[in-house]
Amino acid sequence: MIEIERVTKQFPGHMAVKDLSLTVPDGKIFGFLGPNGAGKSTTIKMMTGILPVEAGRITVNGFDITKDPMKAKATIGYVPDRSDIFLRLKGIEYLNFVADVYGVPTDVRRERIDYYTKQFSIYGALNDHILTYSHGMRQKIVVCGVLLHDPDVWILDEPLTGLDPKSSYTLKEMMREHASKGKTVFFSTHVLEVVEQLCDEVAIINNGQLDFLGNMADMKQQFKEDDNLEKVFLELTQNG
Ligand SMILES: Nc1ncnc2c1ncn2[C@@H]1O[C@H](COP(=O)(O)OP(=O)(O)OP(=O)(O)O)[C@@H](O)[C@H]1O
Repeated sequence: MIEIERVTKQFPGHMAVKDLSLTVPDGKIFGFLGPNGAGKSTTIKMMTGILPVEAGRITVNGFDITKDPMKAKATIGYVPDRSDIFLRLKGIEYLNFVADVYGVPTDVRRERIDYYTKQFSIYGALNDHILTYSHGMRQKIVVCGVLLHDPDVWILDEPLTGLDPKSSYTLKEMMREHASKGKTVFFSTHVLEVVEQLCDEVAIINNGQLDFLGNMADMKQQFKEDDNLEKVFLELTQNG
């Protein structure tokens, strides 16, 4: 479970997140939807401890990300929106590095690396440098790295962007399976269709503020009734 309580983020001259509160329950796929620049990545960076929480409080599985960052982070698997990391490493070196950081035993890591890289069709590229990978392949190696230590809480920033249809399907199935085990799956997107396909619950953020929180049926109803949300809906469908 993730609890965000009255969180605000002010950049010089710009308020990116304003007094945001929401609870991400276990056992559900939770979509964080909003147009470009809405504040999704900024919120996620605070949830994962990359940006400091200056006002408000965030807890992940009961651990305060500010006061207890190591315990909170140990439960998180985070896929950032950009996957241009460790470009000089080979795919296998990157995965072994991640496994070392999280203390994944050798036999378990070997089995998981084989399994996940085959699922995402990058097994054959593990001995190539990440620099030579396409955007989609970089995204996939990061996802494999996240899955290696079997984290309870998945926080995925635009995880499907750049994935081919088969890998996108595979990741969506994995998200469903993880949620069905009673674990936490939180992901951001600016594509309304993805949320409609996948989510049990959705939060809509716009201009740094929460515009909607609820299930899919409620969301569709509110789009019809609320002028402000209707504008967000139009923006999302145009961008999608
Ligand atoms: N380091 C920063 N300094 C100043 N402003 C920033 C910084 N990072 C983000 N912003 C601004 O904060 C706002 C929210 O950005 P954020 O990246 O959180 O949006 P987003 O919803 O993830 O958008 P996208 O879908 O385009 O990734 C934007 O107006 C952005 O320009």
